[in-house]
Formats: sequence, C-alpha cells, structure tokens
Amino acid sequence: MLLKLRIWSSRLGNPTPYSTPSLKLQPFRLNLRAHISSSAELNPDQLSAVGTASKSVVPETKKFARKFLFVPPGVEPEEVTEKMVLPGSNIVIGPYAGHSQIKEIEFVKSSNRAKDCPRDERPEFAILGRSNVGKSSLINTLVKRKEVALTSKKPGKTQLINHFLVNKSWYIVDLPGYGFATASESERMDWSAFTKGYFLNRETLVAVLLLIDATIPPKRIDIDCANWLGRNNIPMTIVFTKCDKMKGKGRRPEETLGAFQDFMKENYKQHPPWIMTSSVSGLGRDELLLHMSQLRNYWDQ
Ligand SMILES: Nc1nc2c(ncn2[C@@H]2O[C@H](COP(=O)(O)OP(=O)(O)OP(=O)(O)O)[C@@H](O)[C@H]2O)c(=O)[nH]1
Ligand SMILES: [Mg+2]
Repeated sequence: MLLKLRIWSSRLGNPTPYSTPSLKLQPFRLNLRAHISSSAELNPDQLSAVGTASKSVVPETKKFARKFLFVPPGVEPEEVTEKMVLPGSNIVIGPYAGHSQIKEIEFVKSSNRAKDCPRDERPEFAILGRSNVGKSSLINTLVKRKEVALTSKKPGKTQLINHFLVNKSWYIVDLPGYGFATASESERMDWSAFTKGYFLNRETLVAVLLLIDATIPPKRIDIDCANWLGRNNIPMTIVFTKCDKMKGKGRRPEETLGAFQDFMKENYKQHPPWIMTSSVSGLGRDELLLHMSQLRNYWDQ
C-alpha cells in the first residue's frame, strides 16, 4: 500500500539523515545568495531558463546545488541559476511548476483515525509542527481567508486531522500540534500514535510541510520529527514561520535558519527544501504555493 509513497519519495530524492544526530547548533554561517554567486560564478543572463540545456557546466555549481538546494525533477543540478531559486528559500523551480493560486476551498471532514480520512486519489499536503507554531494560520494565509482553519493563542487548538479540499483537486490537511507542553505524557503518546498512523498509511501524501518557529531556537522535538520523516521516506518541506518578527526582542529568523542549515549540512546528504514565511505579512506565500504546485504536478503525471 505504501509502495507509491516510497517510490515517490525516492524519485524526489528525499533526504535521509545519516543517523540519529546530536543536537548541535551553531550560529548562522551560510548565506545562500552569496554562496551561489561566489561558488558558481554564474551570470544569470547568460544562462538558459528552466528545462533547457545550460551553456556551461560548473562542477562547483553542481556540487553546491546537489547538497544545499532542492533541485526538483526535470532540472539537472548543473543547469541551476540564481534566478531559478525562489526568494527566501533553497527551492529551485522547475518545469513542473504551474498554476498555483487557490480559487476555492471547502472543509471536508475531521477524522480521529487515519482510516477515517477521505478516500480518493487526490494528492494532499499535511501541515505539521509544534503546537502554536502557526499551522492553522499558514493555511488561512495560503487560502487568503481569515478563519478557514481555527487559530488560537492557546496551544492545542487543533485536535483532529482536518481535510480541506482546494480547487476541487487537492487537499491541505491541518493536524494537531506536537509537543503540547501541558498535555500529559500519556496524551502525548496517544497523539503521536494517531499522527504517525496517518503518515505511515497515507498513500496520497505528496509532502509534509514541517513548520518551525523562526523566532525561537530549534527544539529537539523538531529535529526528532524531521529525522523521523526522513527515516520513513516521507517527503518534507521545512517552512519557517513568523518571519515577520525580524525586529522584535526575540531571536532573529536568520539565526534559527542558520542553526538549521548547519544541522542539515552535518546530518543530511542533501538539504530538504526550506522556505521562510509569515502569516502576518504574507512573506513566502506565493513562493510556497508555486513549490507545492511543482510537487503536485509531478505527483499527478
Ligand atoms: N507574528 C506572527 N504570529 C503568528 C504567525 N503565525 C501564527 N501566529 C500566531 O501564533 C499563534 C498560534 O497560531 P496557530 O495558527 O493557531 O498555531 P497552530 O500551530 O495551528 O496551533 P495548534 O492548533 O494549537 O497546534 C496565534 O496567536 C497566531 O496569531 C506569523 O506568521 N507571525
Ligand atoms: Mg491549529
């Protein structure tokens, strides 16, 4: 039953952690734009657009693209130019990217078991992350509606698997948050079994959007979650949330992002796709939708 997900994941080059790593985080070092231009020395105007042959093959570019960028199906690492990388992300846009805007969305159902989820062939994206990271807010931002998914300052608002049908053709799935601090140990365990059941049995899952709060240091539980998805061949995109909080007293999003990049550099052969977003300013919204469209169109073919 899970064969399709596994094949999909390997075709996508889903990153698998080397092993269970220790949580070792260092200050921000990698500047993506600087690294691309310095290591690749590309003149974007001289190079061809997505899907056509590149005019020069720079081995360093290929190595950099393979390790640090998410290069989608249909693009060769040596073809990548700076123009093809979505702003505020490591995501390269390829020939499968297409219509991405959301015209209509309808709530379909809430389920408390994986086997009660809608049963059809439509592809879906699951939104996962710690309680209060901004999962429901991201859904509202993607669909440009205020209260499609219910949000709250109090963690633990979303308790079930909620399916939303988009443009009558694919699903966004809002999930309960993990690591809800005030839940008892046994409740957390139950939650975990319930959500894991969903991930391990959902054949139509295109990718998990794993949300990380950019305003606080990465937590062990986030790293564990990313590694669990990697080990189980479940494709993920890391979505940094609350990136509007650049000027406040808290941690700057670049620091969290840098710490994650260092972590991925040490522990993953290839970096998973990541993107910076804000549900307040709309940062990263259109870019994330475009990325989702390329994953979906590739899945659908
Ligand atoms: N500044 C800022 N606040 C945000 C952003 N996204 C969410 N929030 C706030 O964070 C709080 C939690 O948001 P939710 O969307 O309910 O979080 P959740 O992950 O769905 O939480 P649970 O359902 O409890 O797991 C709310 O007070 C939101 O207004 C963002 O991008 N920027
Ligand atoms: Mg929620």
